[in-house]
Amino acid sequence: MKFIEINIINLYKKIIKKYYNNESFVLFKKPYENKIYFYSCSNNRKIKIKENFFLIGSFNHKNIIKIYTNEIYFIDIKKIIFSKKLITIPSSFLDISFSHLIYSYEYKKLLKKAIRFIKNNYFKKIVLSRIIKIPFQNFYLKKTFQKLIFSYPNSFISLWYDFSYGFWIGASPELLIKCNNKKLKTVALAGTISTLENKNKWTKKEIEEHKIVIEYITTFLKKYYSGILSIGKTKILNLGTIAHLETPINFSFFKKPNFYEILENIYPTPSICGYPKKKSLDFIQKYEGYNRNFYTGYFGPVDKINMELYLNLRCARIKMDKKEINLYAGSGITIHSNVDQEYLETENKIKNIFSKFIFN
Ligand SMILES: C=C(O[C@H]1C=CC=C(C(=O)O)[C@@H]1O)C(=O)O
Repeated sequence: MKFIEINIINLYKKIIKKYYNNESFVLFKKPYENKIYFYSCSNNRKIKIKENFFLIGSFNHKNIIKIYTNEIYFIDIKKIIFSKKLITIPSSFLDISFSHLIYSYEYKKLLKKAIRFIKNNYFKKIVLSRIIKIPFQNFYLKKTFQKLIFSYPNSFISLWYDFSYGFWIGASPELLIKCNNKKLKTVALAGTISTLENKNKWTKKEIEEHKIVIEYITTFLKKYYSGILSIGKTKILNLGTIAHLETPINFSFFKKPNFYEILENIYPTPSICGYPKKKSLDFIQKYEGYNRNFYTGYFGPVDKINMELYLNLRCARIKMDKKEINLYAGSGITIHSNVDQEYLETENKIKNIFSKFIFN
């Protein structure tokens, strides 16, 4: 596979060409790296290198997109001169006004119902979510992408387009799996606080919901695979106005596993679905009341020996034709949850990403 460095002007030319040809593409930057990669499909080319692609899966597993690429282009972000204006522009969110975060009576009712189910021992944890639709006049995808890169160096920044599903943009803090040969890396990421209100005040609730994810992942690995498990120290991941608990988990397999089989079985984890899996998934499908689509799905680059997938969180779907942005956020509900606080958590997560979106 060829890696080709290009400059930003040529990259934008390529993107525009792809878009007008209705061809899929993705731009992404991995956490803590300085490169933006560009994968794109070509409708014309008959020979596709089947081993290199960007995989995108929806939450319900029904929609799978593979962006096969014959060349991988990249740009070095150290060579991009970000405009000062972009960095210092105050949050567009302030202009858009809080009125868009419509009070959702229905969502609070759903949270209450989930807590009732937990109290009746139906499940231990469930991650519920909601969608917010915001109309726009002028939305700047390019500047927003750059702003996300600049604002969240510890996240997986992505912008992808597919003719059937439109544009999706986001800054996800959560690695699902990174597999290479006999090694697997993952994280348990769950438990959120607002850094504006509670400076490092982690309660029983966040610690509990985080523990459920660690237990789920480690039990899964030990049950199905032989190898050496190592659980790292729990850290705090800061993302602007919110912070999460994050625990790295590594596994060395004695025998090279099938990565697709791992994906199939580990997903969806209790950081986006719940525990036990089947019961929480059924509840989501029955009561959440909207289609999550690619939100809480997974995505990332795959080749012959590597699979590096992230969960699609802190993301938005941009409907260019309708001039509407769909934003998504959820939170983990446990026995210790408080309805108003869970509601506020989804609001904070939405504000956190939306505040980086650039309009007029
Ligand atoms: C489901 C989301 O977050 C998950 C990932 C990290 C922390 C979470 C939490 O604290 O609830 C969620 O499990 C979301 O951001 O929409």
